[in-house]
Amino acid sequence: MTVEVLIHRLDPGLPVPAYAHPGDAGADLLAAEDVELLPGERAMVGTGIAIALPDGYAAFVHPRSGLAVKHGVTLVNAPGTVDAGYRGEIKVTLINTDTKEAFRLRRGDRIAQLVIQRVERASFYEVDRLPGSVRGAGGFGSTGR
Ligand SMILES: O=c1ccn([C@H]2C[C@H](O)[C@@H](COP(=O)(O)OP(=O)(O)OP(=O)(O)O)O2)c(=O)[nH]1
Ligand SMILES: [Mg+2]
Repeated sequence: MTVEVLIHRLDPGLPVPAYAHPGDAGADLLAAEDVELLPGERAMVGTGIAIALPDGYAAFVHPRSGLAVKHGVTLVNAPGTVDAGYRGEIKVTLINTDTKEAFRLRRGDRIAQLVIQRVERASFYEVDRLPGSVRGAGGFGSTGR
């Protein structure tokens, strides 16, 4: 099942995002600029694209596991949420968690991946007391390690 997403290239010198393999959930997002991330540094990196999603969908910017494992480079806000009504440039909030090595990325490098998903919107009904549950208020490690 595919959903049609309108895409506008703010930077026509870069290809549109693509799925690397059939069945991939994420289409790779490219860096529109050269950036050097010093150890511990973060940066908001442009992708050169803007999209229009149908109502009822959102796009989520996820890290690439290869960058995370090999270089300690991930997203500050993983996953980033792109709202259906957002028409600006999709940006990627990279952070270099490595304590020693700088990370250099070049324009055109694949820096993150965009996952398109259906999303529900809720109607919030305020009540004085919530229905009971087995978990109750236990969380944050309440089940042990
Ligand atoms: O990784 C991201 C996260 C967000 N956005 C864009 C699309 C999204 O629709 C908009 C707002 O994102 P969000 O709601 O997460 O940020 P906010 O801090 O709540 O800003 P706002 O007050 O504009 O909603 O920023 C990106 O391009 N990349
Ligand atoms: Mg917001």
